[in-house]
Amino acid sequence: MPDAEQLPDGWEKRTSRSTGLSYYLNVHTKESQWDQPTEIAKKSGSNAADGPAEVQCLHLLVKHKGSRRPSSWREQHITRTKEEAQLLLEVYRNKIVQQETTFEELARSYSDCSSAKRGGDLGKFGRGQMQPPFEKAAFALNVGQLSGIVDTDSGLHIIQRKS
Ligand SMILES: O=C(O)CN(Cc1ccccc1)C(=O)c1nc(-c2ccccc2)[nH]c1C(=O)O
Repeated sequence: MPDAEQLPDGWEKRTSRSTGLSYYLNVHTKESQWDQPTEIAKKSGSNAADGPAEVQCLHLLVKHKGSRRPSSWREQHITRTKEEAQLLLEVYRNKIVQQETTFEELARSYSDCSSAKRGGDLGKFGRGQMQPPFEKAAFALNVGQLSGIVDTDSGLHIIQRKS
C-alpha cells in the first residue's frame, strides 16, 4: 500500500476548487486524474519513436462563457461559468468511471462539440492537428484510458482514447 503522502515522481496532489476533492496533476502533461498514481508520471512526447503517429479519441466538450466560441448545437448562447463546466464534467466523468452509462451516450447528449452526433468520436488524428493541451492529453493516454479534465480555448474536455 503506497504511503498516502509519498507520490511517484512527476505527480502533485491538488484540491479541486469546485468540489474540494483531491486530485493528482501530472506536472509533465498537465493532465489530472482522481486516482492516486502508483507509477512515475508519463512525459508527453518523450520520444517520437515510442509515441503513436496518430490516435483515435472520443471527447466530451463542455463550453463556458470564456470559451472562444460560447455557442453550440445545444445552446445558442452559453453562459455557464468555467467552474460550473468543471463541475458538470466531474459528474459526467464519475458516471463513466462508475459504469452508470457510456462515454458515447453522455457525449451524444451533453457535448457542446459538433462531434456529439457521433458519440464524441473525432476519428484518427496526428500531432499538430489539435490544440496543444488536447493533443498532449490525447497522446499521453493508453488505449481505453479516460483523461482527466483538459482545458483548451474551446472549453473543458474529457477524452477517451479508442486506438
Ligand atoms: O474554438 C473555436 O473558436 C470554435 N471551435 C472550433 C471548432 C468549431 C467547429 C467545428 C470544429 C472546431 C469550437 O468551439 C470547437 N472546438 C472543438 C474541438 C476542440 C478540441 C478537440 C475537438 C473539437 N469543437 C468545437 C465545436 O464548436 O464543435
